[in-house]
Amino acid sequence: MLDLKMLEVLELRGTHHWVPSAQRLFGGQIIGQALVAAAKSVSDNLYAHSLHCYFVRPGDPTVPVLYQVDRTRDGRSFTVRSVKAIQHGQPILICQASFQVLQPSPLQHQFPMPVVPQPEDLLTVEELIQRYLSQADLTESAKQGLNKLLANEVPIEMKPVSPAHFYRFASGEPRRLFWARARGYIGEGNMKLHCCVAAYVSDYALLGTVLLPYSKYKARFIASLDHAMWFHSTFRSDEWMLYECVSPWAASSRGLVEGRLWRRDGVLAASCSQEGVLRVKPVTENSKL
Ligand SMILES: CC(C)(COP(=O)(O)OP(=O)(O)OC[C@H]1O[C@@H](n2cnc3c(N)ncnc32)[C@H](O)[C@@H]1OP(=O)(O)O)[C@@H](O)C(=O)NCCC(=O)NCCSC(=O)CCC(=O)O
Repeated sequence: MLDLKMLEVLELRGTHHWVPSAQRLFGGQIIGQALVAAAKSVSDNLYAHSLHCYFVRPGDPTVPVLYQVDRTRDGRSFTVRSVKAIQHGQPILICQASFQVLQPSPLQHQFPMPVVPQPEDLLTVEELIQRYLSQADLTESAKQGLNKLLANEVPIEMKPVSPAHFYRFASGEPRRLFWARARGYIGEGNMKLHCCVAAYVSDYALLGTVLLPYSKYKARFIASLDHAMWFHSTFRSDEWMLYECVSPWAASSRGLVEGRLWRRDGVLAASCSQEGVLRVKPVTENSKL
């Protein structure tokens, strides 16, 4: 999915392999591909350290996305690229990404990683859904919802730390924790690619954190408006990382979310922030989903 076709020196084309049920392109895919496009135009000794994006139009799953890269600045330490993702002649995402030469420093600190069960002690999303499906008292619409989730072949493996909370069976604090890794093997050595995959993963289930205190409401319209991300250390996106998502604020049909991706040895790998639009309606039926 992140293997873009080079059309010209600064023009690349991306295609889609997984489209969410909302039938608009997954934001994480567009961010990940935009970062791939930017990264291809910088030298090998530069590492992505941040990106800032606006989603300005919904992505159309029926056509590919064209990525146009502008070499905004090449500096001694920092290099900036601007990327426009285009469909039907109009931008769907605008993104700035910045890269840095590795520079050691005595200034080093980070928050401690939350204490949670290890991935080996938790069930995957698929195992959880199978378990819920085997419950006798499920309504027909709950069954349909679960089967739809099961058929949803997301290229990310996930293990929720608190499944009832993850699936919004009850209201709770706006905080979601799950282990995540890319499906398949990527291997060591390509840090640029691991950052692009982490950018993809970072948009998954992030904005839904806003809804966690409101189990009496369901989303009528939900879309991310912007996304910023900072990369802090080396990591493997095909190995389990803990994704901690927190929403400190919601009002005016918008919600703010902050995400932290932790390596399982406790090192903070990446952070992100996103604002999204969320329009809701009351849950009317007795379904748990
Ligand atoms: C956010 C928007 C829609 C901009 O909002 P606007 O309201 O300005 O756009 P619009 O085209 O005028 O309206 C869009 C739809 O919202 C309705 N609408 C607008 N204002 C409204 C209001 N105040 N109350 C009720 N409905 C309203 C319109 O009628 C229209 O519905 P109708 O369509 O029925 O006519 C746009 O910038 C956009 O689509 N950006 C891309 C967002 C995106 O694709 N993000 C990444 C994927 S989201 C993602 O990946 C998150 C993953 C996750 O789900 O967690």
